[in-house]
Formats: sequence, C-alpha cells, structure tokens
Amino acid sequence: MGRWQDMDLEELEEQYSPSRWSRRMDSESVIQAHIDVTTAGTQKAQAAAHTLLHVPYGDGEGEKLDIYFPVDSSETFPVFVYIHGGYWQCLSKDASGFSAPALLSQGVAVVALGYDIAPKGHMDAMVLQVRRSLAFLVKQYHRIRGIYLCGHSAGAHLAAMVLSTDWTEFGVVPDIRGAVLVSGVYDLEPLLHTYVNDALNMSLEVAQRNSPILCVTQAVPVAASCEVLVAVAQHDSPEFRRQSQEYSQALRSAGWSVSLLDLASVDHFDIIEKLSEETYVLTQVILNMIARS
Ligand SMILES: N[C@@H](CC(=O)c1ccccc1NC=O)C(=O)O
Repeated sequence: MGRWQDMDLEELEEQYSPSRWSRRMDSESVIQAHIDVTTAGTQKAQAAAHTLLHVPYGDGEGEKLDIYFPVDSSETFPVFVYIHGGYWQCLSKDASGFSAPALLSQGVAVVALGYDIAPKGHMDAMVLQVRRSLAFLVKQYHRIRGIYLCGHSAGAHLAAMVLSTDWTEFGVVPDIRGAVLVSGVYDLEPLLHTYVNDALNMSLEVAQRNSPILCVTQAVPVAASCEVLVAVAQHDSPEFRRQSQEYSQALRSAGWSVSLLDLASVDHFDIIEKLSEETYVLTQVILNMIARS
C-alpha cells in the first residue's frame, strides 16, 4: 500500500469506508447491524442496571451523559467512560451502553457520553464537549476511583484528544488511569478529501489542530501512570491499521506507556460490539487494566 497522498480519490474513500472491509456482511448491512446491536444492547443494559440517564454536563441540548452504576456502588468505583463513533455524524449515547453488563458485574461504572454530532457539531466543539464532560464528572461525583476512557472509531479520536488536554482552564485534572482507543483515526487530514468531510466541513487548519498525532504531549508523571491501549481490527482497512500503528508509536516516543493490540478475526464494527461479552479478549484486557491500577 502506498502513501495516502499518492492514492486516487476512489482508493482514499475505500480506505476510509470501514464497512467495505468487513468479511461478515456487505457495507450497508454491517452498518445497520452495528446500529441495531449497539442500540439493543444499550436498552438491555438500561433495563437491568441502576442508571442515571440524560444527565446534563452543560447547557447544550446534546451535552448529556448516561451513568450505569455497578451492583455494589456504596464505595468508590472505577469509571469506564465510553465515547461512541459514527464518523462524528451518526450514533449517540443511546447506543453506547452495550458494554455495561460485562463491566458492572465487576464493580466498574459505565458512563456513555453524548456530544453534538455534525452538521450541528463542529470538530472543535465536539473535542471541547468531551473534555468538559470529563471535568464535569470529576467535579460532580466524588466516588470515582480512576477514569478509564474508551472510544471507538471517531470516538477513539475524541478520546485521544482528551489525552492531550491542558486541564488548567477546566479547574480540575481528571485521574485518567487508562485509555482504550479502538479502531480510531488520529490524523484527520486524509479525511478532508473524502465524503466524511461533507458534513464536517473541516478546513486543513481545523483538521490539523484536531489531529491527535499532531498534538501528542510529552508524558508527564501523571500521564506515565496512564496506560494507553491502541486496538485495531484485523479487518480494518490498511489506512486505519497504519493510523493506529503510527499513533501508538508517537505516544510511545513521547514517553507514554502504550500497547498496540491487533485483534484477529474482527472488523471495524464487531471489534467494539463484542464488549457486551464478558469472555471477549478486549473485555478481559480492559478488566485487567482496571484491576492493575
Ligand atoms: N460510512 C462509514 C460509516 C462508519 O465509518 C461508521 C459507522 C458507524 C460507527 C462507526 C463508524 N466509523 C467511525 O466512526 C463506513 O463506510 O463504514
């Protein structure tokens, strides 16, 4: 595979269309199945768990989050914060609670973040929203014992941007002990030339200042205690796989503690859907990460 700069537009669009790389279903079906499975999984989780839904973390309509409490929530508990994907233009927190059953049973709370997707939301605003939602959480809930961030696809991009946050203006430094970045995009520039940018309407400047690979911060002692897991699917496109490799390397070079997880036999969608299963390798890796720190 050549450099993205040398690809023609058709090839670039193919590389940045995750659904075309699934071996399970055709493009349209795999996206529909993803929406169906994550929505149904979230409804099931909400029916079974003690929850606080639609908690506002700001004044905006889309600035809401859902909290799923673990079975025994009398003490402090670790919190798994999930940021959904959908190329910053689809999906919502209402399809973001499917991992809760597997985590709640192990004493981990789950928070599903909402943010304003495009065309209402702009890239700068989405990044600010997820940062503010974390500041809100730690100010509001004192029973949090460590935050474990997780994002899928576009959500992994937003989670990665959280890692490069200068918290001074937020009045609080969240205790982020782990980050699980699943099938993400860390350099937005190639997207400028694809259909993905039709709704986002990013300029080169916006794409660059919101590209995690261009704003990797030197790991400070507090960040060194934060473990980063960059996960990518065997059936992600070569460009998605390259982005994960390059971003994990960039973080490592800056002193972060990073593991690159190349997950076999999954694609861009079931790599995250399977977090509903307790025995799935990524679920186990996340639970181990939380248990260790
Ligand atoms: N049009 C895209 C859709 C897509 O990328 C997507 C759909 C649902 C959830 C996550 C996605 N990818 C990244 O955020 C595709 O071809 O797969």
